[in-house]
Amino acid sequence: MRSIEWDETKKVVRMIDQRCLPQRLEMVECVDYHEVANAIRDMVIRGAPAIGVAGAMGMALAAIHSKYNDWEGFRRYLDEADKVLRASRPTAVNLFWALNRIQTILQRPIEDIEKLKKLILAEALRIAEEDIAINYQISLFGSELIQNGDVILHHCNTGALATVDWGTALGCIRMAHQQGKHIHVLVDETRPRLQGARLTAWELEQYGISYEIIVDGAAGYFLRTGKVQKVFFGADRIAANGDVANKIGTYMLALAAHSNGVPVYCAAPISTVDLSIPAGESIPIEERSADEVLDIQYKGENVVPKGAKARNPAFDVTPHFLLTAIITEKGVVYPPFEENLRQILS
Ligand SMILES: CSC[C@@H](O)[C@@H](O)C(=O)COP(=O)(O)O
Repeated sequence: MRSIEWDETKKVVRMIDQRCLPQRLEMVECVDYHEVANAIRDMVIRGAPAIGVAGAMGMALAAIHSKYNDWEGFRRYLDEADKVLRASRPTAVNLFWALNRIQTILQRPIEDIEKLKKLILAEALRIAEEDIAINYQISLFGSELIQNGDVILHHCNTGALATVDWGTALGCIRMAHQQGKHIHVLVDETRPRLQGARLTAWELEQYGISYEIIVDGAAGYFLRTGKVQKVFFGADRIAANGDVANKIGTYMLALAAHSNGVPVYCAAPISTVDLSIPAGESIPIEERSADEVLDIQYKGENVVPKGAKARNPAFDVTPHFLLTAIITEKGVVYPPFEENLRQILS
C-alpha cells in the first residue's frame, strides 16, 4: 500500500484520502500543485514524511504541466508553486526539506526546460522511493528495542499512511511483529482528528497486530499501573537539542511515561531533524480550526453547547530529557542528543 504515488500515464498525483478511512478506502487525484497544497492543508494526506513527498510531487506537477517555454516564465511559475506548497502546513520540516531538494535541482545551470522538468519529476520519485527504504531501516533498528510480550503505547499515526509506505514508529512495531514477537498495542485515539482510532487501528487490523484503542487521557492510567513497557511515537520536527515536536498530546504522554520509568522512543527519519532550530520553543506550531475540536457528536447529537469556543494546537513539543532515544535510519541516538544528533548527521 502506498499513501501517495505518481501516475505516469495520466501525469497526476494519486493519494489515499485519509479523511475517509477506516470507512472507505478512496483515492484522490491531484492534477495541479494547488490541489496538492489543499490536500496537505485538509489532511487528505498527513504525517510528516508523506507531506514531504506530497510537496515534492506538487512541484513535479507544476513542472510537468507548466505552459512556459521561456526560462523566466517557467522559473516564476515554479517559485509560485513552491510558495503555495510551503504555506500549506508549518510544523513538519519534511515538507520544507523536500521542497529544498527540488530547489537544488532548479538551481542547476540547465538551459533545456524539458530536461529540467524530467529531473524535477525524477527527484520527487527518488524522495518517495528513499522514504520507503529509510522507514524500513528505522524499523529494523527500532524493532531491536521491542521484546516479545511487550505492550506498547503509540500516539497518532506513524504507519504506512503517514509515510509513503511501511512507517516509522508503527513501522518498528510492524517489524517486531513480522519477526514473530508477540506484542500488544495500546492506541491513543489522538483527539481531535483521531489519527490513532481511525488510521493506526485500521493499519493494525491489516497487519494482524493485537491492539486496543484508548482515550488519550487513559494513557497515564495504563503507564502508572505498570501495563505498558514502551511508548513509541514519531516526530514532525526535531530541534538540534533533541526536543521533539509531534502530535498534540505527545508531551503529556512522555511526561507520564518518564514519571513512571517507562522508556520513551521517538522514531523519525534524519530529514525530520532541523539543526537550524536550536531548541523546541522555536518550532512553529500549527493552530488548526476550532471546528475540529467542537464538531463532535454522541449518538447523533452535538456534544458542546452552541457558541462554544475552542483552541486547537495541532502539535506540542516534548523536551529531550523525557526521551530515552531517537530511532533514525542511521541508528539509535541516545543522550546527549545535541552532540549525538550532530555526529549522526555529519
Ligand atoms: C511518521 S509520522 C510522524 C508525525 O508526523 C505524526 O506523529 C503526526 O504528528 C502527524 O500529524 P498530522 O497532523 O496527522 O499530520
